[in-house]
Amino acid sequence: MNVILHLGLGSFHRAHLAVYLHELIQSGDTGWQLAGGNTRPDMAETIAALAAQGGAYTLETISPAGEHRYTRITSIRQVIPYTPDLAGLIAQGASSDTKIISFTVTEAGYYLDAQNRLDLATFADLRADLDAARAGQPGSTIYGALTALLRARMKSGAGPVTLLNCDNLRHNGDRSRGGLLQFIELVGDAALLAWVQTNTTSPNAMVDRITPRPTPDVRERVLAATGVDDPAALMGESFIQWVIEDRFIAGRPAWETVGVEMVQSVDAYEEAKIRLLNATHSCIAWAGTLVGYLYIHEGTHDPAIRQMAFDYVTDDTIPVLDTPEKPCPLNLPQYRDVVLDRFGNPAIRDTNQRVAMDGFSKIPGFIAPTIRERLAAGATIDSVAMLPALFLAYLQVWHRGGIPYTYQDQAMDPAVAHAICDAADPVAAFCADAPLWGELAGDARLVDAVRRASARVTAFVAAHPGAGAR
Ligand SMILES: NC(=O)c1ccc[n+]([C@@H]2O[C@H](COP(=O)([O-])OP(=O)(O)OC[C@H]3O[C@@H](n4cnc5c(N)ncnc54)[C@H](O)[C@@H]3O)[C@@H](O)[C@H]2O)c1
Ligand SMILES: OC[C@@H](O)C(O)[C@H](O)CO
Repeated sequence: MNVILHLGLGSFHRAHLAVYLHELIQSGDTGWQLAGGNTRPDMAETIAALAAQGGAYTLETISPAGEHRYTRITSIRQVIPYTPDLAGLIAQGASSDTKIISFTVTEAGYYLDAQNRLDLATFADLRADLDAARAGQPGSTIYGALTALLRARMKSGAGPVTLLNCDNLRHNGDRSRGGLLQFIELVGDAALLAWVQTNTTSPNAMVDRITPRPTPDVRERVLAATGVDDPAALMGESFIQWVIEDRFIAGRPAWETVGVEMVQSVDAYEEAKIRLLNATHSCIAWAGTLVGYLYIHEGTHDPAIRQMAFDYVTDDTIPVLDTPEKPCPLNLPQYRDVVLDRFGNPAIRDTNQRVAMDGFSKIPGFIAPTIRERLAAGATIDSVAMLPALFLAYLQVWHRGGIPYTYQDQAMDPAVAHAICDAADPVAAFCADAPLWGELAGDARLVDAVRRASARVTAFVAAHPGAGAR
């Protein structure tokens, strides 16, 4: 039996990779199965519920037309409980059955700066993992965990393995591989470094399916529809897409038979996804929160917010992704319209809280590249500048304690964020922040555009009925 070991048993993995593998198994191709667990002690209740159900759970999907479907997903055959020494994950990673180690640890879980270097100065958990790895111990970050797993695998002689990143990260395979190799180099384990370089591959992949955080009513609907009371039930949109570069060093499931697109280069797909979907999603979440909406579909149906999202994509993003020198193979206007339709599906009830999170990773990852490329082309950035201006306004509300939910941001240093908001000129302080902007930090063209956009954001908030109360 071939095993895919997945690190990060969050909602998305269970609505995406696990579903494609489930479909393959259902089609009669039973050569692969999943094992998985978390590298941190979170989601304890869900993990325990999954373990109690032998890894099975019910997925509810909802189409734009409102059609509900319920599927018992059974491709996860082993749920590995969290222990600080990661013993279960390491044992599975060192097994010759394991041919792929996949992971979803969020955009903020890679700790890379604008130059793709590990940002040790900012992230204490990365420094702690480095110390642990030097002492031969595993850690909780993806790098600390993979180093421990791959060290054990090298020793066990279990052979090559593919490292498959399933997070929304540009060049996700290449960049997480770069981070891992730097990490092992800093640990000073030359033998492991050489082994990983020769015995692993890291395909880039674009992943897509909106998967909200499961709420209690999902479990209730699943019970009503199937008769099964499933504490690990979850919900996602009916849309699903996965595009992967076909570079698997130790074999792979025949995923192409269940709709996965295996390609040479994922570049065009990931740029479209990150800029037209993820950045636009954040825009709608930040803007919606500012005027009192809780859900993504509410902001998507608000004409002013929809227009901001539409203009960002149309004016500033499509022109840098589809140029005469490098025509985009995808129909980007159509992609934009499909994305806005998906966001507008009221049955999904995806929260602004989930999508607004991690702005300090999403500005550099999803938004700054468009600003950089527009400026390099001598073009205006007024439409894209609305996104950082919305995030700054959002941050100012957070600073005053006015966000109606907990704002989660792994890459944010709260002291830095409060200082930006307290500055005499918050726009200048925000645009000078190097982790957000890299070499663009302090650029006068950025500051001017965000200042103009901030005035438009103020007018947008003021124009919304009831906004003054927030
Ligand atoms: N939910 C979606 O709609 C969706 C769609 C496409 C891609 N994704 C990708 O999947 C990621 C996870 O989304 P989710 O909905 O499963 O979230 P989730 O909160 O359900 O799960 C997050 C997972 O990441 C792990 N994790 C978080 N921070 C970590 C860190 N610093 N180091 C190690 N592990 C860490 C957690 O243990 C957990 O397993 C997203 O950030 C995104 O990159 C999500
Ligand atoms: O933009 C937020 C993401 O989690 C999004 O839901 C996902 O990337 C859709 O595939």
